[in-house]
Amino acid sequence: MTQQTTTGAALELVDVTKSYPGQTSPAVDGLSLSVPAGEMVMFVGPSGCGKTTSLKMINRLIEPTSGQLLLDGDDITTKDPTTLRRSIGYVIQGGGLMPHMTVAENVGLVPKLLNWDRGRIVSRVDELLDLVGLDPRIYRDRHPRELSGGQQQRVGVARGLAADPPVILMDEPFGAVDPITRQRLQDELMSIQDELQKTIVCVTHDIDEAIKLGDRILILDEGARIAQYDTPERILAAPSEDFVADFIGSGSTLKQLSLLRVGDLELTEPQTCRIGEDVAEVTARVEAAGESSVVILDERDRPREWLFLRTLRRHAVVSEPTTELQTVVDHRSTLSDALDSMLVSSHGGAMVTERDAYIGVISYDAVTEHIRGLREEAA
Ligand SMILES: Nc1ncnc2c1ncn2[C@@H]1O[C@H](COP(=O)(O)OP(=O)(O)OP(=O)(O)O)[C@@H](O)[C@H]1O
Repeated sequence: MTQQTTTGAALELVDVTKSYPGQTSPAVDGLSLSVPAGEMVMFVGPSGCGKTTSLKMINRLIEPTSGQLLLDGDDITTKDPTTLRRSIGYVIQGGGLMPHMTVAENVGLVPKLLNWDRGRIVSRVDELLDLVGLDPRIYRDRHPRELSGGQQQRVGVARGLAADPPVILMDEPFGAVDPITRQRLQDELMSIQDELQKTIVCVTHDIDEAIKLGDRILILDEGARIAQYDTPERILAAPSEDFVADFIGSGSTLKQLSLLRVGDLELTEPQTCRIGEDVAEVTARVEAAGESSVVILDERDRPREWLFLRTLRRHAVVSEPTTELQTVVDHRSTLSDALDSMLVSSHGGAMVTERDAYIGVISYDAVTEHIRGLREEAA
């Protein structure tokens, strides 16, 4: 069960302006915005529109020229910037880790600055590494160069969460990793957010990422003018102006697939079998059910392979699969990500898991059927 306690704080920007020296017009011109506690807001907009400047003014990495910032009603514009930055998590592209520090030292950086005692830091670091899917026993003493890009990014997320800040700022957090890792990191962030309900402000250049992750999306134009600030559903269904429609681009039906989860569709349940079972018995069972393929599960109910009977019959007993698993999606994955996985499947579908355990398969047909429904609705 996920707990539903909001640990985030409400954030308010009131008429915030930033003029850089020598600029003819402000980079951010009077931005006012309310972010409700526990929501994830995605900042998108064309290059140079002021996304990063707006984000960095929230933790005063950039000092606003004028305007106010309120955190749960408290004016933070007058607070000591160093203290403020310790109470706001910050996650950047690539993780931004200190290369000479171990993973544990990187994650424990802010708690150490806050003078937490050693024991508390150690247990917090392990807890966070677990949360971001890195086994602390394996990773805590490694250095960043001994990690993959995706792992470094996970450590960056853990570091942002370390001191349990109410607000977390993210600047293109998954911009530096390959598409598959990116999808996985996004899914992980969503499940962490389900649990922690932080207030997250995230800059991205990827509208699909914004649709997938955001409770709300802020679409900015030049000078950080708000073109639209709304839920992804409403932005897709009713772009407020041509600029927004152009920015979302074509294919908004397909983009809606980023809003739906695999678990929202009905799954089918082909026959399953276990490693070590007698192939003749399995074949008889599958054929009796009128099917031609079977899902192989391991002793912990994890799906290991989805095989056609003709392939299964090459052995007398169901053997340990040798191929790397490609077509598994979590029930909370978006339909759009699931479609990506299905494209590499010869079964026209993907195996679905919940907490790593197999719960059924989603078929390509079910997704296309759903798209047809969305199109009819739109028409
Ligand atoms: N330190 C600076 N000095 C002067 N001008 C700056 C500075 N930083 C940013 N700018 C200008 O302010 C405007 C907004 O920049 P900002 O980085 O906030 O945009 P952005 O929307 O995040 O862009 P991108 O998507 O390309 O990262 C741009 O015109 C940029 O050239």
